[in-house]
Amino acid sequence: MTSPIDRIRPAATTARQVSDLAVAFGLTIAPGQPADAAVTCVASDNRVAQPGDLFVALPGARAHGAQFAADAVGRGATAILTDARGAELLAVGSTVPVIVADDPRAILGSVAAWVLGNPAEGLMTFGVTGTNGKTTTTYQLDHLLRALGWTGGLIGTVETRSGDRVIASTLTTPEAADLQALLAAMREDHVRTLSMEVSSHALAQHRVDGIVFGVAGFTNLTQDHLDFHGDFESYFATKADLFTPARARRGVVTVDDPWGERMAEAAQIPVATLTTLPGKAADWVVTDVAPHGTGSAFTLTHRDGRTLRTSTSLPGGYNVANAALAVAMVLEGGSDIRDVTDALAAADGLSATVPGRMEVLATAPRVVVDFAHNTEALELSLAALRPTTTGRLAVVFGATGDRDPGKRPFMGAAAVHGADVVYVTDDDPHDEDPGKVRTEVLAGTGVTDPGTGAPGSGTPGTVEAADDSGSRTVEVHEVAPRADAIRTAILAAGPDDTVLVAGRGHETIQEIAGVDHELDDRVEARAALAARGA
Ligand SMILES: CC(=O)N[C@H]1[C@@H](OP(=O)(O)OP(=O)(O)OC[C@H]2O[C@@H](n3ccc(=O)[nH]c3=O)[C@H](O)[C@@H]2O)O[C@H](CO)[C@@H](O)[C@@H]1O[C@H](C)C(=O)N[C@@H](C)C(=O)N[C@H](CCC(=O)O)C(=O)O
Ligand SMILES: Nc1ncnc2c1ncn2[C@@H]1O[C@H](COP(=O)(O)OP(=O)(O)OP(=O)(O)O)[C@@H](O)[C@H]1O
Repeated sequence: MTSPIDRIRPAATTARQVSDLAVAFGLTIAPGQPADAAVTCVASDNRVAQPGDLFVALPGARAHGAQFAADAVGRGATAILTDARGAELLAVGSTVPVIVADDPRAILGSVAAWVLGNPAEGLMTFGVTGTNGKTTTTYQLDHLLRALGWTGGLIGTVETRSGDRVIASTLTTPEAADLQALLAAMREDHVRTLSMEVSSHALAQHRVDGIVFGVAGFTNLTQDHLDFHGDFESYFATKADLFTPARARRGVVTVDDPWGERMAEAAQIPVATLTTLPGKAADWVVTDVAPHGTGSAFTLTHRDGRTLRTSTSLPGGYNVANAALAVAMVLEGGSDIRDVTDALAAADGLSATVPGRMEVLATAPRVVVDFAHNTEALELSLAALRPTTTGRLAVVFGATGDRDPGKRPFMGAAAVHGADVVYVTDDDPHDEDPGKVRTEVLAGTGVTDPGTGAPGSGTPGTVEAADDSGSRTVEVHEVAPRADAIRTAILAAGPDDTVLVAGRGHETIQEIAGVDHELDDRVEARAALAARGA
């Protein structure tokens, strides 16, 4: 997580009158303040407000934006949009027009799009949702679109790009005001295509209002974020909202899991289905998957006979699914299959490097940093690395504090199922006791007396795990803090071993009890590798 201070915004926009905005959205301007003003952009956080902005003061779980309105006005905001509570908080001394709406969050995306002249309309837009694979798929989409000769914009968990402008992302999907400002910047930067992650939080919070995606894509659905959505059905319903006419024109839905089947049935827009499962029927099918470099080659065929063969450089079957989804989305967007085939041939297939996603830092031992931070992703990452690990497969991971505690034991069980050596450590503890989180993860490993990872510290806790190839004895350690766990695992590994450092990927800040600490798994892993060399 990074602090919410950086955003890409347009340099020049056309001024719009607040009185016109009020008419367009049927809103009232509060009496007692100036009745009109010109606005050129929109901000919903005072820390990014600039001269000419409409400051939208939203009620939140931690604060009301109206508390920061005076500062936003001090920074040059020329009008405020808020709710009745916000208007009360502002009542004393606002020097700018105050527009009042029942639910400003619900109209923010449309208002911001109106102020900025509907910037999404000038872009070919691709939005990807699902529990896992959004970042990877959007990077492969962007890679392919660039190979086709378009200037691409990218929005997602890792980074945000408009032309040559690149910033680290704060959220997977930005707040509506930031998003529309970013799209307006893309218009200035002559960006033609947008590859974007659409999180379920964003759909629930109206962050993508003001965009109708040209093509929406669905990866998969597994347990995550139930602390926010309550239950699986509501999580599903939130994601399904992307496949409605208000949000997208057409879609591609991966139907490898039953939730994909349901998503395709629930879609209210034309969707093409996609599968990577052998023998399964779908509009787009993946066949003939074969090892290729560090990843896989595969054939993608439509039921109308269109077909192409290409490859992904990322390991694991699920990265074939991500790559195939990216290609199918571009084809469903109207690109000609011959152009796509040629572009992929020239671009070395779907070969975009995705920061912190199956990122290989060393080969002997092989050290891989991956963002897998839920049960399904952890299982799949380990399964993807198993066939090419000739020695032992070790995993370093933890579960996030204050988030979805139900998944912790399942993650512990998945680690024992997939690895030979398990190091349970901390992720982002937030305000929860890290030791308690580790204990809940360990409960799923079946080991109550874990080792400490230290040489000579006695017998580590072990447990028997069985799979198709027989039974294995799995070592389970509990090592904290996280940097120590990474170092311990890498120092203990043999040259034929693989160490998977899972859960944090590209992240550089670990939050413990409200304090941000610098922690980058890749930096820690490289330091341990250097210590090993020494
Ligand atoms: C549940 C949720 O998503 N909450 C988001 C929401 O919080 P909130 O409505 O409670 O806002 P608040 O912090 O009380 O602040 C109220 C208002 O005052 C403003 N404010 C606040 C403080 C300040 O100094 N100045 C200021 O202007 C805020 O911008 C906001 O408009 O609006 C805030 C401002 O944008 C977000 O920071 C916050 O994200 C929280 C931190 C978060 O962690 N969200 C995650 C869960 C999230 O959205 N994740 C998904 C990806 C999930 C995934 O697939 O992995 C994402 O799209 O990133
Ligand atoms: N198609 C997939 N199916 C299952 N797991 C996947 C898939 N693609 C990636 N993963 C796993 O999920 C992790 C996260 O991948 P990625 O960042 O692409 O997904 P995401 O949807 O953007 O995740 P998040 O919303 O949490 O940021 C990867 O590190 C990998 O372990």
